Parts: sequence; structure tokens; C-alpha cells
Amino acid sequence: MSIEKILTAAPVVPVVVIENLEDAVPLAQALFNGGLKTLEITLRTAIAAEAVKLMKQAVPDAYVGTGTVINKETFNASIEAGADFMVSPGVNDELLSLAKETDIPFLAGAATPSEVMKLASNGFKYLKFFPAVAAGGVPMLKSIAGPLPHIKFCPTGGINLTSAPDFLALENVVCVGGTWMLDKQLIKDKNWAAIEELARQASQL
Ligand SMILES: O=C(O)C(=O)C[C@H](O)[C@H](O)COP(=O)(O)O
Repeated sequence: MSIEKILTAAPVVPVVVIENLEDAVPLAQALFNGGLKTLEITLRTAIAAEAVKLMKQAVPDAYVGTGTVINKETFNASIEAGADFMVSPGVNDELLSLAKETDIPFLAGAATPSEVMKLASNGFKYLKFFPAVAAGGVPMLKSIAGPLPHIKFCPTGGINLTSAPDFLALENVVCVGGTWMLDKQLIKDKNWAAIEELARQASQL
């Protein structure tokens, strides 16, 4: 499986924080049925790895990956959970060497030209641009495309339904990450139909 295929399956990658394990499957189904084929599950909660396993079983056609992969522990937890891909908000040398040892696609994060260049020299062609809005948003990505047009990004961080199209219009953007379709109150109410509708809206961008 290539990171390109995973990132181009839909225009938006939902960045999911699972607070209750019982929400994992209906949430994944709602997102997938709404057209969001690639799901990033952040390893920020203790149950996240278990959630990834359940989601993969219940929605086998989705690409279910892990987010917040920041060290060896989260890297290994991702492998153990059977993640289809991994996402890091940045990168460090430990993660770089771990990523080379696995076939699981690894989406590393960068926020500056130097970070992009370092990852490009390590063979990365697709990167997470994080934190997208805080790090300069659309103008920053346009500037990076000047000297580094071959690197493609999934900008994430501060993007919403209104701003997503401006990012998606850029040549060097393949998809955006976001949380706006994961409305906390709707999840609390277990209103999966409404989440599916928000996902559908996002998938049609
Ligand atoms: O957990 C990680 O590894 C992250 O990189 C953080 C997420 O990408 C942001 O939490 C996105 O959240 P929004 O700003 O609401 O779009």
C-alpha cells in the first residue's frame, strides 16, 4: 500500500480522538459511509490502539492509520494495532530510522523548508504540513512549492470546512486533515447519522 493511494482516497482525512471505545466502530462506519475512506486515529488516548483494531475489523475497506506517532512506543503500538499507515506531527531521528525498517507507510510532519528538505533527502515525497494554519497556511505552502514543487502535502491543524477548499486548490496539496466533522456534542449524543452527513460534506470538497 502506498501513502499516495491512502492520501488520495478522499479529499479530507478525519483526525479522530477516541474517548470511548464503544464509539470506535459506529464512528468509523459513519465517516467511511460518508465518503471519508482514510481515517487517522490519534494515539492520544489509552484505548486508541484497541479502537484501531476494532475499526479495521468493522470497516475493512477503510484505511485506518494512527496519528500522534511521536516515539518508539507509539510507533510499535501502531504496528501492534495493525495500522495501515502512521502519521507524525513532526519527525525525529529515532522515528526516521524506525520508518525505514517498516513497509507501513509513514507520513512525517514538517512545518519549515528545512524540515521539508531533510525529509525529502530521506526519500519522503508526501508530508503532513503541521500545524498548517499556525505555520503559515496557504501562503506558506505556495512559497514552499517554488523551490520544492515535487513534495506533496496533507496540511493539518486549524483547517475547517470553509478554509479547506483554499488548501485543496494548491498543486502541492493532495488532501487536508481536520476534525470539524467530529463534532463533540454529536459524538456525545451518538448521532452517527449527523456525523455521516458532515463526513459526506467533507468528502465532496
Ligand atoms: O495528534 C497529532 O498527531 C496531530 O498532529 C494533531 C492533529 O493533526 C490536530 O489535532 C488537528 O486538529 P485540528 O486543528 O482541529 O484540525
